[in-house]
Amino acid sequence: MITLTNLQKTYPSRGAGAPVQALSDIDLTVARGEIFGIIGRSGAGKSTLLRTINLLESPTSGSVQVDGVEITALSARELRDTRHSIGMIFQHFNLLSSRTVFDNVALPLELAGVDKATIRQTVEPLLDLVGLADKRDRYPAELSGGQKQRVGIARALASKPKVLLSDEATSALDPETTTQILHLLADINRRLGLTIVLITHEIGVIKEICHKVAVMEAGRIIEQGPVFDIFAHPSHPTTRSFIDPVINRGIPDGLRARLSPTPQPGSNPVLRITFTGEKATSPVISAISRKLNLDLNIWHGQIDEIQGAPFGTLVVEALGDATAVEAAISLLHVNHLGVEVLGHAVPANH
Ligand SMILES: Nc1ncnc2c1ncn2[C@@H]1O[C@H](COP(=O)(O)OP(=O)(O)OP(=O)(O)O)[C@@H](O)[C@H]1O
Repeated sequence: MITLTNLQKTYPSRGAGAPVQALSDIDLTVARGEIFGIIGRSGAGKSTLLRTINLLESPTSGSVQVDGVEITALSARELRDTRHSIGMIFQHFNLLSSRTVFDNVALPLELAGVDKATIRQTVEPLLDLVGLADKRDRYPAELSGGQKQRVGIARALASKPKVLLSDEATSALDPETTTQILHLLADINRRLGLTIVLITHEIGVIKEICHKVAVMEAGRIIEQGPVFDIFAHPSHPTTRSFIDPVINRGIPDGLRARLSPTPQPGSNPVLRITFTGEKATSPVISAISRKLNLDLNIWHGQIDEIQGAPFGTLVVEALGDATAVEAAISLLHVNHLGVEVLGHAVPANH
């Protein structure tokens, strides 16, 4: 549905400042009906990237295809038409304070010259969809943040877009309202088959509703793929720093102090075992422990759920001779469990 190829964006220098390379070598494909999340810290280039998809920002070079159309090659008029098929929602909602809820949602249709009866037939079901039918004649000042974002979503859907771009749409909302808005977006994605591209700096947003994720840093995509795979096996340190707080792959500080990077007299290896999908619920680990007569002292464990699939992490100290530990590691691999040696546990009184 959306293909960005070799995209570059340089903002020209302001005054004496140097030009800013905001996007470098961006290649990204969003499939139809997918919720694709882009995460990165402030200044990573997320907004610039999102805004190239509807050409609010033109790339310095590279290609932007939406639904098979190269939009960088369109005339101003063709671009206006194409933009109707790309809705957008914003962090600060961007509602008109002098218009009621109904009239805010109706605005894009009025601007497109749609007749009143059709506007009514379009807007009313949308207000139902976002749960605001009873607020149709209220003004934005009378609404909560979550309700304002519902108006923003209904307005973005009014021109029946194929793609919805979400620019930090939940960043101004409290956690509970954030969850409600994310569930609404997921519901709209399912019901209407709408492709959604969202940017966020909150990993919880990615975990909650996205199918795919791209992680950005300094204008580049440093890692991308299905959310489950990236959460299960993050390969870049920045990705890990986003994921660790929500997946808690870590170990308690007191135990971390006992970890040495190299074996010490009397130390035991500490393994982080990750198991995904159906393996998360099968008793592979106890079977290996029995088979090899290897005691596993559990330091930390957690089972989480990402995109409806179980994902578990277990940190264990392996109390056995080196051969048994080696054999356990290969058996874990054979059983398609992730395993890494975090270090060597020095005895507590060492
Ligand atoms: N209009 C502009 N002119 C010059 N530089 C810009 C412009 N807009 C953005 N930048 C710069 O480009 C880089 C990427 O900015 P961008 O807003 O895309 O990042 P972001 O990841 O969305 O950040 P945030 O989360 O803070 O919005 C930053 O260094 C920013 O200062």
